[in-house]
Amino acid sequence: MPYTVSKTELAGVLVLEPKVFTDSRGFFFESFNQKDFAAATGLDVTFVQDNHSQSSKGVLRGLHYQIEQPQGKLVRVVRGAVFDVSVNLLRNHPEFGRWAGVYLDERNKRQLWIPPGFAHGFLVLSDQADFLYKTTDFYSPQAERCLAWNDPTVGIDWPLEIEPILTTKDQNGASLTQADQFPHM
Ligand SMILES: Cc1cn([C@H]2C[C@H](O)[C@@H](COP(=O)(O)OP(=O)(O)O[C@H]3O[C@@H](C)C(=O)[C@@H](O)[C@H]3O)O2)c(=O)[nH]c1=O
Repeated sequence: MPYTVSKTELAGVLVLEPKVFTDSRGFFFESFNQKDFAAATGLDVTFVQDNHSQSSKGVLRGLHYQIEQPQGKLVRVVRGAVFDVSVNLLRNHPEFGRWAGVYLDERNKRQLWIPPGFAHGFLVLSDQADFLYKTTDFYSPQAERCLAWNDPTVGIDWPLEIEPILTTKDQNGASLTQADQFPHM
């Protein structure tokens, strides 16, 4: 199996580690293979968009989700290191409001699957980070919402050294009590 899959603290949020081939030239790995992804996760999803963001140290993006066209995301880091966080927003789910944090970096080549119905964000730990991700639905600015990165009820333990660098949108995220809730998918 080209991917090794492991669970996180949250049901449905999965870490995938690809098989990496190294030789004297460097390395090679399949960063995405639909058949292997389906076999490893048991999920039948179609990705429709690929995104790439670059951020400097201390930048925190998130926690984002879309109310319509909720997106499943397969995320990874190709340069640098981040602390990546998912928050369960599934109505009446025993894990509603709970979070999972995973370190992703260019060396471990971990990928994280975040299902639709979860808020997502990350903190950049390296000088620069290039963050790549696939999404199962299209970006919709009207549908996008932001859950506060520092909501006390969620209580994410970010590995912060200084105050994070945030957009105005991300400084004004909603509290968990105001956040939208998703039917189980
Ligand atoms: C996310 C996104 C943004 N944009 C545009 C809108 C805006 O002008 C510019 C920057 O957008 P943002 O500030 O929302 O980018 P960013 O804060 O990086 O947003 C992303 O954050 C992470 C945590 C996620 O989980 C993603 O789903 C996405 O919400 O890029 C697109 O054209 N397509 C997209 O898919």
